[in-house]
Amino acid sequence: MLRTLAQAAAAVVLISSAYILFGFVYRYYQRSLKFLRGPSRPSLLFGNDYEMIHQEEVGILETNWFNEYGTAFRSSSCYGEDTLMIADPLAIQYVFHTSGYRFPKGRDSQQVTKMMFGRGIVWAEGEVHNRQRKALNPAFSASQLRQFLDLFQRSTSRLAKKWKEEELADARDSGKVINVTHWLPKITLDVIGESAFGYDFGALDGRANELGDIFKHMFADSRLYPQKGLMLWRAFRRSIPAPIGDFLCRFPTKEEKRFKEFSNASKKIAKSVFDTASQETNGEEDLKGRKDVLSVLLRSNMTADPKKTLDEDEVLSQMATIILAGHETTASTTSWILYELGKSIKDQSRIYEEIREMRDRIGASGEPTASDYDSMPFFNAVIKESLRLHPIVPALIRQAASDDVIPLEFPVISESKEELSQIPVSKGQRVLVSISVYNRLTQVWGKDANEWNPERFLHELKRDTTLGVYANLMTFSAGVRACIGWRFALMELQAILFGLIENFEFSPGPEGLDDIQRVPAGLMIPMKKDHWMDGIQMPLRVRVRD
Ligand code: HEM
Repeated sequence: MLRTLAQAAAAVVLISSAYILFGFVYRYYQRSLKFLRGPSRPSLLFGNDYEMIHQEEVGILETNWFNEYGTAFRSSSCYGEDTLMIADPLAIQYVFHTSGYRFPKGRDSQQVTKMMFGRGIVWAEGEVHNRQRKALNPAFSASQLRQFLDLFQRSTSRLAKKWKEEELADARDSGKVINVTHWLPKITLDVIGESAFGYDFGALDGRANELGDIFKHMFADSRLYPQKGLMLWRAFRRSIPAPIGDFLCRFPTKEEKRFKEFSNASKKIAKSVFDTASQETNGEEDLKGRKDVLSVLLRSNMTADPKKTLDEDEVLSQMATIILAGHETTASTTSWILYELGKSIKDQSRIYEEIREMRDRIGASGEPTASDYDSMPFFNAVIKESLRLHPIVPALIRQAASDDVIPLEFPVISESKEELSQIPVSKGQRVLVSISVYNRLTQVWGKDANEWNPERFLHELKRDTTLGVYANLMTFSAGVRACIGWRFALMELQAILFGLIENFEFSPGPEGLDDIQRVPAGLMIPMKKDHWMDGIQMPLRVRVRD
């Protein structure tokens, strides 16, 4: 028996090695992007992947390459595979808007998202994605979201009260350094729980919850600076036939077990919420006119219409997805807004002036409406500029579903010194879309694209190519699978920012903010240089306004 097992194991190792070697040689000679320029590969096995994934801050290396080779170039990935890197507006528009589902997500992204969320909207492709998105869309309409404004405002007031009573009780005048990333995910988690599912996580009140513990350091523990073996394993898994690669995902690595833990814990909560709601609902009639996330999911689960139905596993997967996508993202973005305002006291005062004017208009006990927020020009310019400079999803990977030709707005020079205004790609070609580089392209945003300058959003910028769902940014992605929650996020950002700046002044602590880094851990997370073990960090001096 043991001998048979050993023989089987040896056969698996032998076949895998032969497969890798064959793939390696085949890919090297069949490289489809040979005609494009790009950085030399420092390692035959890892290509440029290792240096890219292990860089200290998001996007530094890519930015240098984009500066050298233009807005589209070739880089090398593990096992000799070529990746097309793009930040060109027309190319991005083509891949995300024009092509619909012709550039699905990379296999590795899909494998990881399935581990985290199951068969939900982030994982699904094509027809399945279309059906799931149609089911969820009504819960994210502008009119539906306006109903949550009061919740966003109440939650911000609770946070402000906590800071005043707990953190700043003895330091009202001098202020105190607070790690804002400790608090912000608590408020956004409570908000997403209540708004989407009528569920109280009690995070702000410090109630112990399994999810809070899992979230803590989840991305840093599982995605930050993977070991070489893990990188090779992931690249191998994505390059073998899908059924085998997907089967291998049943044996997650140590790092991926964190994702599984999240998936199990969030689906456990989702199941209890969903079961209770199902028992309390008497058929579809009961849900008429209700468009909150839980109601639309219940309705999709009950309907017999095959174009709209979601099975129970799909429903629980959407709930797990929305819990994570709906809170960590907004919390991180808020911390980057406060970081920028902490560095620019002048801009903070300018926002505060706008807030005071609004307060004078609505009265001491009033709360701004959605259009009140939208009517504050500099306030919104600050949000846009933060989203531009700090896209928390810094890159997206896509794969051509068929042979295709990607057009370019800014032609690039090929290896043979020809000017190229389009790039032919073969089926299966990996395409990395650098959001962080596009958002800072000088051709699009002007010479000061790398600088903090909210003013740029106060003037109408003329563009040849429009992109994305908001402010011509790629931060919420674009096209058929752009962020479904972007309006929700925006309104929540507005309410939190208004409430916090009205009550507090933010500035750098004694150690300054120069050590805060934009660490590449799947999501772009703020950490302190040489203190990564402390997890996500954004320490700011917070002082109660007089
Ligand atoms: C500042 C906050 C946010 C940012 C920057 C952001 C960014 C993004 C990006 C870049 C994607 C595309 C991911 C991909 O294609 O792999 C995405 C997708 C998604 N986001 Fe957001 N997001 C934010 C807030 C939210 C919120 C508040 C929710 C829910 C309440 C949400 C729910 C989703 C969902 C469900 C998807 C998948 C959409 C699909 O594939 O059709 N996001 N988001």
